Amino acid sequence: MSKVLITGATGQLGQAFQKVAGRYSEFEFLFVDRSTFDIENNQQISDFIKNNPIDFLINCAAYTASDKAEEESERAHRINADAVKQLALLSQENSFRLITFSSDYVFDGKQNTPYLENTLTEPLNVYGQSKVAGENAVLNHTANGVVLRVAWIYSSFAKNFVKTILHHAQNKKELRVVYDQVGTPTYAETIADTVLKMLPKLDNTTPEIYHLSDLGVASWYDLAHEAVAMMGIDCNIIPILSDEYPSNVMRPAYSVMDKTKIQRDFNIELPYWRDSLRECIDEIKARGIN
Ligand SMILES: NC(=O)C1=CN([C@@H]2O[C@H](COP(=O)(O)OP(=O)(O)OC[C@H]3O[C@@H](n4cnc5c(N)ncnc54)[C@H](OP(=O)(O)O)[C@@H]3O)[C@@H](O)[C@H]2O)C=CC1
Ligand SMILES: Cc1cn([C@H]2C[C@H](O)[C@@H](COP(=O)(O)OP(=O)(O)O[C@H]3O[C@@H](C)C(=O)[C@@H](O)[C@H]3O)O2)c(=O)[nH]c1=O
Repeated sequence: MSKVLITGATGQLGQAFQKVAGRYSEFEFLFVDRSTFDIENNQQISDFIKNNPIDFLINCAAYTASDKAEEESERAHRINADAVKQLALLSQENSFRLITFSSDYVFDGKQNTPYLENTLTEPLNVYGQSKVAGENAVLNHTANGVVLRVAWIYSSFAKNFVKTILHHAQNKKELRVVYDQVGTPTYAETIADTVLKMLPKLDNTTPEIYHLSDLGVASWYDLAHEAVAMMGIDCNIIPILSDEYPSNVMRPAYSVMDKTKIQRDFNIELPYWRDSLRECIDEIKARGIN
């Protein structure tokens, strides 16, 4: 049975993997968080791997505060680039396959057609720069590592845009949300499920980048509007321009990614973003917004 180690297990995506893991009895899972597997601690992770041989490492640990990254550039690079390089080297020494995540924020957003895996990356912000450096670590230091560029993740777990909006919407009559940034909202479970379906089919002999998100296109305004409506909350969502939303970070105006490569190589069907959102909202309704 293949052994799969999942890092950053208490984060949003890590929790989604924990949720779906039961559906994949062909794998033996090991979930670790910062307390036992701090990806910045080279000695700790090296010892851990020596004591726990694995076939796959799915790295969900990351620095994801895109706004704070502008002031914490070094920390963002340490976690998203240096630590990923260390995982890449470890994967070579110990013969496991590394799967790690990057972001649609590696692009500058100036295109108006979906980005391909080989489109030049031009990040607008520190977080995006740190993710490009992490991608390069996998491309340069592994024989067959996989980078999955994902986007706009939400779920019923941890902190994310959808939950932030629902929290605010409960207490306010109106919310102002940008409509001039468009991308693809993606349910964390889509990513977890797709990755676990991909694992047995991975036969790449060179490092690869794949784009993975739900299908369709939306602005943050559309996502907020739809989430509040599905939740049945009476709150007016007002469309605004990015200039009207106080923020220290530049974000791409258009970051839709082309998913043809992953769908073709793995024969995978991806859900439409509104269908996924409905699933997530049903779960939030059942469990409450926490
Ligand atoms: N969220 C999104 O919208 C998007 C995310 N991505 C990428 O997807 C991946 C998963 O993101 P997501 O789950 O949403 O992120 P979260 O911020 O929810 O989770 C990240 C996890 O990483 C952990 N972590 C941070 N530093 C370390 C460390 N040194 N050692 C071990 N664990 C650490 C955090 O733990 P702690 O809380 O203790 O710091 C946290 O549990 C990331 O690579 C991210 O860049 C890409 C596009 C969109
Ligand atoms: C909460 C809120 C946000 N916004 C805007 C700010 C921003 O432009 C957009 C999204 O807000 P967020 O704080 O979720 O933005 P951000 O943290 O930049 O989201 C990104 O996270 C990283 C980790 C990624 O990799 C990206 O794919 C993306 O999901 O919505 C509003 O206009 N009104 C609001 O009330």
